[in-house]
Amino acid sequence: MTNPLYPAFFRLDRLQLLVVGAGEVGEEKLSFILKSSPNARVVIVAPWMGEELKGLLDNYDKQARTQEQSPLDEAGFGGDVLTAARFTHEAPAGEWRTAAGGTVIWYARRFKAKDVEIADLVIAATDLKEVNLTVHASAKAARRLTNIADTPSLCDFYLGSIVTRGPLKIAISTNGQSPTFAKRFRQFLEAELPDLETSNLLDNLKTFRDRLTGDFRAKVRQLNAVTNSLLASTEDSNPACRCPEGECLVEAAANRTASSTISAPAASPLEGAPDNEPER
Ligand SMILES: C[C@@]1(CC(=O)O)c2cc3[nH]c(cc4nc(cc5[nH]c(cc(n2)[C@H]1CCC(=O)O)[C@@](C)(CC(=O)O)[C@@H]5CCC(=O)O)C(CC(=O)O)=C4CCC(=O)O)c(CCC(=O)O)c3CC(=O)O
Ligand SMILES: NC(=O)C1=CN([C@@H]2O[C@H](COP(=O)(O)OP(=O)(O)OC[C@H]3O[C@@H](n4cnc5c(N)ncnc54)[C@H](O)[C@@H]3O)[C@@H](O)[C@H]2O)C=CC1
Repeated sequence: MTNPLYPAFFRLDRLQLLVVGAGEVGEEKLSFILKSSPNARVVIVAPWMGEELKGLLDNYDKQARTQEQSPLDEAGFGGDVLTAARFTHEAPAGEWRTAAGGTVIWYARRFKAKDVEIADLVIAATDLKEVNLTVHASAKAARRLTNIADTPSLCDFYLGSIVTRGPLKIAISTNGQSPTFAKRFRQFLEAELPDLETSNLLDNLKTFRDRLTGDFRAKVRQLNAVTNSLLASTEDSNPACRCPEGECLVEAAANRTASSTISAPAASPLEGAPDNEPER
């Protein structure tokens, strides 16, 4: 079977999401969306909302009220928070904020075709096939990107399992074949990638990258050289070697990169490094 899916990483603070349905599946989809993108702007349309989803949104809102609203750091976006879209002539049944600047607004009623107009991305997660099909027809007529949770063949995009480690974001899809495998593989990667060390490694690499001077090719060469050890450690198939001296792979790499970062002179830190072609 071929797998022509093309992954992309959306900025949900800049796009407006419409979720139709707020039961079990709506909760599952929104919990992962907000976990990964707590700055998302979401409108929900559903006659009723499940207690679990309400609880989740209440928790986000409570945090937003108790924590200082922190515009996210430079890589986490912040600053120009866009206003959440809403149906201006209707009173929402609920409205929640997140500490990261996200907004979720719920309208307690059935879906109407015009609802898709406020959205860039539309997710249909009701338990009624005919409603999901109506959402699909309306969204596609308006050329919105559409996910119909119970009908993969109608999806413009699939939601994936997501691993976040600081600036690193890994999205996993099985081309719709086994969401459970995607979930298990996420859990495997989460266990393999220690949060702090992975974040440190990437922060160190950014510092190193910011310090590089010279032309593009020279920068690529130096970055390839300093990250070479990451691959070198995985080349040995003996699992014991993936954790040299009791450290895990990423932890060891983070330490090595930290020392390179500190010792790297501004101009050419790795003279004599292999003159690799840029790896794209
Ligand atoms: C096509 C897709 C469309 C979409 O939803 O975007 C889709 C479709 C369907 N899922 C179904 C079932 C389940 N989905 C999950 C879980 C997840 N499903 C997710 C994504 C996707 N699910 C997209 C493809 C992703 C890919 O390419 O791999 C994840 C990754 C992301 C997310 O939901 O945010 C999230 C894991 C998040 C995590 O934990 O990390 C579980 C497991 C569980 O809940 O524990 C089950 C039950 C067990 C099972 O069936 O495997 C059914 C049958 C419904 C029925 O039988 O009635 C359909 C419809 C069909 O297949 O026809
Ligand atoms: N993609 C996935 O990951 C999965 C998909 N599914 C499929 O998703 C479907 C949804 O199931 P559940 O969430 O468990 O149902 P549910 O009964 O828990 O929730 C249904 C939701 O749809 C809303 N709804 C009903 N009519 C509506 C209308 N006219 N307009 C707007 N909202 C409306 C209800 O208010 C409720 O919020 C099922 O068909 C199931 O096969 C199930 C599991 C996983």
